[in-house]
Amino acid sequence: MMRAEKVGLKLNGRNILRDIDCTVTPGRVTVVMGKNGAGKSTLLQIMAGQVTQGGAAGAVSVDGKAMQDIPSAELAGRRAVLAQSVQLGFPLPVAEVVELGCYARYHQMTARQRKSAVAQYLELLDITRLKNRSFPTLSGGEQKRVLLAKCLLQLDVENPDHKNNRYLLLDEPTAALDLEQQYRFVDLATRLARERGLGVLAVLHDLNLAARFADDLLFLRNGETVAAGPTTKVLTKTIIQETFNVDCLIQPHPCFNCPLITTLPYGKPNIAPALAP
Ligand SMILES: Nc1ncnc2c1ncn2[C@@H]1O[C@H](COP(=O)(O)OP(=O)(O)OP(=O)(O)O)[C@@H](O)[C@H]1O
Repeated sequence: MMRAEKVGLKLNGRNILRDIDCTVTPGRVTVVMGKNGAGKSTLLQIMAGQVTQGGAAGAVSVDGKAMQDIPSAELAGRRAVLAQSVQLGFPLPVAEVVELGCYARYHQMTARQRKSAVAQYLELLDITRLKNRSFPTLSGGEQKRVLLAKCLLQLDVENPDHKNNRYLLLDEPTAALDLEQQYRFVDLATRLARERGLGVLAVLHDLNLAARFADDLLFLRNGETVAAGPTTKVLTKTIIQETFNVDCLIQPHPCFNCPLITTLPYGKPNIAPALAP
């Protein structure tokens, strides 16, 4: 289990994040939600071990071990992070971007093994056709898939013989994706959790994607926890109102075994009476 306990961050006297507990469990998908500026990315960065400046509080552990005590090469094999945006300063081909996922194990792998691993993960993400393209020339959605391939290679998810749990941290993974790719991406992350036992933590903005795929939810507002727990318990009208300041209607989804949420911004009363909350 990856666990953040009472984590916080204070910058220039302002609490960006305060007293947050967050758990990522192998085999489960945890989704963090909240308005812009709520502190979601900051939490993800803290859980990734990427916040090292003063002002940080609390503790993060990975399977009972304090994160700061885990050597960086080992940590790279245990958790991978898909950042919200990535700027590559030089035009690396896609295959080389994916190969960066081997970095922590570079000298344990032959060039042939690295090449074969890159081919395997390009195939898993269905992007083999992009392998010789220059990364900066790809669309935002294509770049996201390349970077996910790199993360999955870093975690070596196709290898079933791992003794350690592995965690995938995704910051707004669906932001640049079209509708089909959003569902495919989240579906893949969920399958990786179910079938390979990965612990997945994802920041999402779409309530219905979260309702469908999240096992657990953490709602943040102004750097503080509004609610946390299993999706079936915390995905309520009151908590959505408190987090996003919008009214909503929650109904059984007509196609899937999950709720369907229709958000109703305040001040827009033109709702059919039958649907009025
Ligand atoms: N280095 C920094 N210096 C000052 N303020 C910062 C810094 N990094 C983040 N913040 C502030 O912390 C708050 C939380 O930022 P964060 O990126 O975690 O929000 P978020 O919930 O991920 O938002 P979004 O949905 O817009 O991505 C914001 O108000 C942001 O301006």
